[in-house]
Amino acid sequence: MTFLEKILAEKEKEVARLKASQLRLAAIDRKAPSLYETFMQSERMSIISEIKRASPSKGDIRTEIDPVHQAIQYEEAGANAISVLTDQPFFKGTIDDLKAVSQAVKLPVLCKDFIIDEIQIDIAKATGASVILLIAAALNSKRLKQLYDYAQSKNLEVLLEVHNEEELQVALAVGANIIGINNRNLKTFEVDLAVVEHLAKQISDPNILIISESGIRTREDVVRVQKAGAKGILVGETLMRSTTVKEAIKSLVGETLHKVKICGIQTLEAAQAAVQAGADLIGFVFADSKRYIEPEKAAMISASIPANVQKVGVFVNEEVNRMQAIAEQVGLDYIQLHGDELQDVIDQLNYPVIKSFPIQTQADLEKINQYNADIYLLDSAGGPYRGGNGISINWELLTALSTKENVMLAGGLTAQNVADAIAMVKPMAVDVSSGVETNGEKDTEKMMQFISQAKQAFQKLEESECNDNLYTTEPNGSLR
Ligand SMILES: O=C(O)c1ccccc1N[C@@H]1O[C@H](COP(=O)(O)O)[C@@H](O)[C@H]1O
Repeated sequence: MTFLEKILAEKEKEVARLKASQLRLAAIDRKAPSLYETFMQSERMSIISEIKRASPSKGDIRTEIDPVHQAIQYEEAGANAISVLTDQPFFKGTIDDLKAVSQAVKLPVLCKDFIIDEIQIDIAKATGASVILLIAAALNSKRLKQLYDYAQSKNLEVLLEVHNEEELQVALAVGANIIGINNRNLKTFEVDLAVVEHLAKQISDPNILIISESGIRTREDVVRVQKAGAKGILVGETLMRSTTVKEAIKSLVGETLHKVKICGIQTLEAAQAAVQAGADLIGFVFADSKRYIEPEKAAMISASIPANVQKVGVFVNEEVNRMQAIAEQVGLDYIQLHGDELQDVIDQLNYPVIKSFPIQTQADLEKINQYNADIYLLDSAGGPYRGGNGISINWELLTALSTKENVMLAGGLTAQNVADAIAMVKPMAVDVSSGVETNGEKDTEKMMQFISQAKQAFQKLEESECNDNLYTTEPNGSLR
């Protein structure tokens, strides 16, 4: 008997029990966005993040997990749908997991089970699922079509899963608009991403949404299945084992948490060159500096910058009303306070705040604890201006920081030293002004080199963090 046959034999018994129990279903009134529409419209890879306590191939993964907590983490991290395994005997899931999750999140929720009967579809619907899984390998084509139509009549979307050419032909004949290509063979549990590469080529209709399922662990895997034609991925084990779900999801979908800011922009050409080079944030200095820019000019430049590049206004001990007025005029996303401002200034501002801290000693680092800002910017002390002096901090001091989550590192960074700085300090972002200039003007080549070096170093950091979190040791010393 194959694993699939064993599972299906159990499902027959389960369905018989359900029918005998004459259970009465009180449906949950839950409205979720369409999985098909959201995935098709998204410009980046979409992700269905799965709640999977255990599996027949891997045994226990995280049986003690609180599914609601996990689902909320997925949602907050940017997942596009949540899958909940409801099979009990082989995956240690329950229908109550699905019910609890669908009440806790706004995303589409997939009932992941081995569905062989309408009664399971009724239960999925009643417990809040908006999508069900139908597995071509588990049903003959006639039954597959009946269950597909039944699910649609209940306003459920269907993820129709295939693993080989024959199953794909059946899925196409059924008229499935969401096809899941499972890289795992359900009879042998062998996993191979070549499966999606092979089958996706045979789906010529651009209106069919292809989801790649199983065996996706790294960003490289995601790039590979995306090239094959997948617009979505379904990931369970990798996320269940991760201790930093947010980083894991962002890294898989290619949305880096790490950012590069180019500060002291004074011309339209420099702004456009920074954007072209891949800057995530650009800064305008409205303080005493050789890089001062008139708000009117900054507003003109800002209007030409794409919305995904955030605009920062740098101020030193400025009046709150003036900062707010300039922020509005220029269309700023952040106000950077680079002087002696106290928390009350941050509290009065209606904009997210980057608060800078000049760091010379360990004691300077502790001042951060007196503030509540959106981002903590660590810069060097000394020099003619309050910032932008091209002087580096002693990075060794910063390794003692308790959190790196919203820390931006600045001070004397250049294309030559930024990779070392990132590896040592592990900040969330880096900020540069002098290091990308020649004769006091922004230098396109230097900006390109700086951003490229910083992004490569951040990528390395993300990969090593992902691996650290995946392969943490169990209490008995073995690797998970
Ligand atoms: O860049 C400026 O001229 C400036 C002036 C006053 C306050 C802050 C300023 N810039 C900030 O300084 C650091 C980095 O500078 P550098 O790379 O060492 O030149 C950065 O946080 C800028 O935002």
